[in-house]
Amino acid sequence: MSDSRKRHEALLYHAKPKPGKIEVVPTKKYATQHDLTLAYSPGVAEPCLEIAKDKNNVYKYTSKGNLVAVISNGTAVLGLGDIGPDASKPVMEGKGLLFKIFADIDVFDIEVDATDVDKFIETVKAIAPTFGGINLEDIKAPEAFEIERRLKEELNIPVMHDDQHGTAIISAAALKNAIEITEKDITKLNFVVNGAGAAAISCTRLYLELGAKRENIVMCDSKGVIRKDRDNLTSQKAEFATSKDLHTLDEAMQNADVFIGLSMGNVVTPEMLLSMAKNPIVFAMANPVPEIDYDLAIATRSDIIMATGRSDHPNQVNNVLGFPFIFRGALDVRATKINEAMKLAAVHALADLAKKSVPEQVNIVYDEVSLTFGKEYIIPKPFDPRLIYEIPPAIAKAAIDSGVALEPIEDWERYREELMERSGSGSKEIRLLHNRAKSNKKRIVFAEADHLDVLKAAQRVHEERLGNPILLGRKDLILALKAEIGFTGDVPIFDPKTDEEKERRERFGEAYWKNRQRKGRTLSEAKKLMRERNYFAAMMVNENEADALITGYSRPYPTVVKPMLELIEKDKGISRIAACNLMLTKQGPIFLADTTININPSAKDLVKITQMTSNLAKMFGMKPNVAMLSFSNFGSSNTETSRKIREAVSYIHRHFPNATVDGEIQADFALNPEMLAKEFPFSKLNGKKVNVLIFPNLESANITYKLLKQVESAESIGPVILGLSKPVHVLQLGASVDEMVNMAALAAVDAQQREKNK
Ligand SMILES: NC(=O)C1=CN([C@@H]2O[C@H](COP(=O)(O)OP(=O)(O)OC[C@H]3O[C@@H](n4cnc5c(N)ncnc54)[C@H](OP(=O)(O)O)[C@@H]3O)[C@@H](O)[C@H]2O)C=CC1
Ligand SMILES: CC(=O)C(=O)O
Ligand SMILES: [Mg+2]
Repeated sequence: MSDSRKRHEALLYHAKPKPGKIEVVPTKKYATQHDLTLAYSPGVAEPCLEIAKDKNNVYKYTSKGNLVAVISNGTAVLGLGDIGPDASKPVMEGKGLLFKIFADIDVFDIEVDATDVDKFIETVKAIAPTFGGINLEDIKAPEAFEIERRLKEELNIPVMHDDQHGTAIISAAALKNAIEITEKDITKLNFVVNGAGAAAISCTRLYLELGAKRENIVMCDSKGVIRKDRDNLTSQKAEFATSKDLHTLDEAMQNADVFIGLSMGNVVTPEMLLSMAKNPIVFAMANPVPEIDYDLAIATRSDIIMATGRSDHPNQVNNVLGFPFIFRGALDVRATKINEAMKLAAVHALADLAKKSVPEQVNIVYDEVSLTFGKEYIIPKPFDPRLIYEIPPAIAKAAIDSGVALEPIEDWERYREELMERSGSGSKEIRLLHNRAKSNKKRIVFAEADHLDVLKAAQRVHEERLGNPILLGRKDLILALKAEIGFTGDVPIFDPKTDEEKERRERFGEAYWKNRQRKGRTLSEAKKLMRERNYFAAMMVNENEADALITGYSRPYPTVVKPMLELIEKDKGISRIAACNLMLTKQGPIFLADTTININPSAKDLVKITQMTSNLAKMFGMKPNVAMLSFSNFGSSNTETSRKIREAVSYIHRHFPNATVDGEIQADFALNPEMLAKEFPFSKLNGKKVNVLIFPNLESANITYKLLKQVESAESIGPVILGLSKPVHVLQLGASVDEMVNMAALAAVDAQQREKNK
């Protein structure tokens, strides 16, 4: 895209449809007169009086605890310089947006017309009661240092100058990892820091804490190298003044191992890069234009580890990875400060996260096949959903341990759950499922492990400890793919076609033949069939060499279900299997059946489907409330389908009077308790939240589940096969990595449940 086009697009984005990027949204009901008597006068007086009695109550009755002020005077806006408070507002609104989307923190952006240090401090102090935390932004050095120091001293809420400490934390985490990749020793590295402002000084101080040596650092400002013999140095610049006989950036760069740019755009040349030591680390962090263009740097040196502050290149070293999560952790324990211990905890948590395998959704957002720790991935990506539950706990813990937390966390598991919920990071049901899978790890065969996405799913199952994967497929291919995606776990790999597996094929073949010899299979045919991965995998489960099976990614559903039915017995009392999808909707989880197997189930089939689906809901820890759906309500029409549903309902009412099942009923009545109570107060579903929907036929069930997936973007687990005697689960063709991981967790829990019921 041309520069003028980019400019136009950026302006349009900010102007339309509404000017700006954030707004205030009420969080309480305001629909009726009664609501307003609570929200405003007279009801509002009650919390006022409670707070007047005890100031701490402000956290209980107002949004203070989750509200951060992003405050600037516009004196160092990005690398644009002193452009004033009005012109800084888009950046401050942007920070507000990032606080909200990444950490669910609300922000008022405040642009202050005050360059005088005292006036600025007084302003911030005067408005501080509104906020749970203060994020100072884009205030130039040296004023920024005093402003932050005094506000920290004088306020009892966390105050952080983002450009100093946010940047320091992120760049220190990236630096730690880059150094690890180059296998160098931080104590011996020569640093050039270009810029001696708020960001540069604080970053360099933190690198010292990581082990960098002051004598190995050369810092430059707009006048060149900061030498001890220079006049009028600020105390911060004097901290890093060198006695080396160096004058220019050009000279300083010779043989440097690390370049840290926190100055302005395009001040580093390719020649300077070429003069650096082997495997140089270059963080050109000026925004929006880095000290040297990313592509130019990469083209100049192939041995470079290169990072910028921008999102359009690998290795974005930008404080966006820090401030949302640092404040989240600090607010959640009501920390009075953001101290060194909290900062270091954040550095290590961020650096460690970059080494863990990356969730598929991050690969998708960044259009990558597989992000793995290395030169082009030294630091997590801002859209990594794990940041919200990995970083704030580390910060909260450090705050507690260092004695600055007024409300320490006691239940860490619950805290992580809350963090996940804030970000909408997976639903509660999925997390519950994953936790249960972890509690008793099962052996899960992935029958198509030589497909990249299947292998990625197996990797997550292994690394998130959801189960012990067994990989089936071409060994050489699996090993190559494993190396590509950084799947280093030592997991068993079987290729059913090779001589290595002859013994198993023979054994499985015989066992299979014993069951099928009177159904037209010969022994040699049976043994030959075991070369086929789905037969081999199913027999592993039958012969107790695995606990559960996941397959179906690469082949159409019916062609995989068929052999499964041939190989795996049905559950006792089941004549037909069925399938169910768990949809994670905005209204909560809902089980839908039968979504993929029985085209036109009879009344008897519907009874069985209802029972099997109810059992699945119980496996998820839910009490099933079942609506048997139709276009008709309790006898309002008399077609063949509505009669069939009535017959099924009546059978269930007679034989299972305690089950919460009713129908036939239309979907809107089933899902709207008020409508149901008004029209059909006699229904067993009255006062219940319906969470199981049984459909009259495959068409209606299948259409509904696919519509919900597409239109509502509802996450789905399934189709889950119901009625087999083993935890064997067939995926939809081309299922996503997340869907496979969830299915594997479900298969594991299914296996646990069967073990318990034995
Ligand atoms: N990637 C990230 O997350 C972040 C990036 N930054 C970037 O860092 C830069 C500085 O920000 P900040 O510290 O807040 O601002 P400050 O105004 O506090 O500091 C700017 C510093 O840059 C120096 N400088 C200006 N021009 C040059 C030059 N040609 N060569 C060497 N040094 C120069 C100034 O020198 P002097 O002291 O002589 O005036 C000053 O020391 C900006 O580009 C900003 O976008 C900042 C925070 C976060
Ligand atoms: C990223 C940031 O805060 C800056 O460039 O100022
Ligand atoms: Mg900034």
